[in-house]
Amino acid sequence: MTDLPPLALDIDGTLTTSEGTIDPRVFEALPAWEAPVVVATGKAFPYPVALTHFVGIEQLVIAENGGVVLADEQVHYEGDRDRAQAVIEEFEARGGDTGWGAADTTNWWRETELAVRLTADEGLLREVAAEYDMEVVDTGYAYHVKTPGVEKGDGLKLVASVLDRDPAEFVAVGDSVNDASTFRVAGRSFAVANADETARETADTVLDEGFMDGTLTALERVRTDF
Ligand SMILES: O=C(O)COP(=O)(O)O
Ligand SMILES: [Mg+2]
Repeated sequence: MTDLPPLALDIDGTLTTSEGTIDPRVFEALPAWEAPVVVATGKAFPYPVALTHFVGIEQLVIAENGGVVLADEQVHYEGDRDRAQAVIEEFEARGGDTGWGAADTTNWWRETELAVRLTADEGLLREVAAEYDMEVVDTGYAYHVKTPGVEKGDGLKLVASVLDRDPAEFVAVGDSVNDASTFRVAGRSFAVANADETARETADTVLDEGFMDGTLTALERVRTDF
């Protein structure tokens, strides 16, 4: 029997319930995995960091879609937050509304990109972002205004190199377009049943089970093969 492979797991849609809460089985399954577990998310840095703390696993984090990466006590940044901010200001100047409340905890700690609520005017947001050569990614949970080329997959390459691993050793599980780059970098990839079209097309395997049921199925399959 060989060692289990390291994992790269998305949060929203992958470790959550359909209501968007963390599935309680995360608290058993992740610490029980006898290999590194990287949490790779579009959310701001504190969210995955807090998750690793409360779940009780090592701080191996890809946040902001690859904009912020933490491994072995080193933090790396990619992406132009000021440019994302300029997009948001212009979007608002043209009547757009980011849709968050006054205490915007979605963006409060963001360092490399900004997020806009799905209720916002997508056409206007895309129009303004294009004028600033910025990208808008719809994860199904938010629109992310980000620097083109900054992706979770490159974050995974970075984490792999810090851990002295080959990125192809990783098994990735995710649900959305922002996981496609992770799927391409990892050696094996699973899209949960609730995944969007891009994730489904890019993953090696599309699971019949959604959300954490899907993730647990993927982990069982990987464990059985090792
Ligand atoms: O931040 C989002 O929009 C989605 O987050 P996720 O990458 O953990 O699914
Ligand atoms: Mg997701």
